[in-house]
Amino acid sequence: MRASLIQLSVDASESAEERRHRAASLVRDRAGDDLVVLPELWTAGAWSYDGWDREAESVDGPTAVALSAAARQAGAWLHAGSIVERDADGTLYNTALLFDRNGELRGRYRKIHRYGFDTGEATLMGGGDDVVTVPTDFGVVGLAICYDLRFPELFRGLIDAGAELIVIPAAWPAARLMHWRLLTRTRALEEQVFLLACCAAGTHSGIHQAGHSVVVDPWGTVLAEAGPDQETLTADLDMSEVTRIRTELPVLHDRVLGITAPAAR
Ligand SMILES: NC(=O)CCC(=O)C(=O)O
Repeated sequence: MRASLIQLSVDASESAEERRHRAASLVRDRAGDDLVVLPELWTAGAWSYDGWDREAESVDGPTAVALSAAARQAGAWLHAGSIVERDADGTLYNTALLFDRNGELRGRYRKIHRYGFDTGEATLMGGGDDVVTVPTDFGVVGLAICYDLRFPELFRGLIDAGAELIVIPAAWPAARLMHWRLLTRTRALEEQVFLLACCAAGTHSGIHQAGHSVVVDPWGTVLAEAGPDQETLTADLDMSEVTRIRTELPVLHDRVLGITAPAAR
């Protein structure tokens, strides 16, 4: 299968609506691909907290409408990155959306681990509860978002739920590029999955984005890696490699479940 990661630039030079048009057009250009991926919170800006309330939308709001149409026109599965979702109670979530080739919404994941400690996402958004996997015509896709990369237990949960390919939209700061590069490779290797991590480019709210979107195979080999600026990164994935590598090096069978720490003294 062929996947493309659109490492979209996000900055203050255009409105969310203008960026939506630009993103939809870039998705339409990927007709022939099997899966197209966008970054985290690319409409509102992942670090532009003061715009989140204004740009918040429902899962059938303007971003979903525009991107569902783009998925249908491209004939590809589309991971539309994440939106600032406002639910019926008014709570905000960082929510990833996965559309199928007909533009139907087939997966929705609310980011579980909220970044910011006592600021930003950690205080302005609610956290998700659900581990989400979605069957597709090329394999089972698991969903995670940006800061989730730091929490291996979520990734174990995803492979226990059958994930063969994990997609991670992100807005990772360039200041921690080294962590991004280590963690993306490590999660693919330890879970023996394909990992597609699509970061934003550009600078918003003073945070320079890392770019360096990456496709890693279940052996931990980087199949494709972007530079720091906007670009579309394409890779061909042989999904049978998941079973081949899990059979050749069956470390997942050697897991010892239920290990607990000794009681605190
Ligand atoms: N948007 C994010 O989740 C940022 C995560 C981050 O900056 C980090 O883990 O470091």
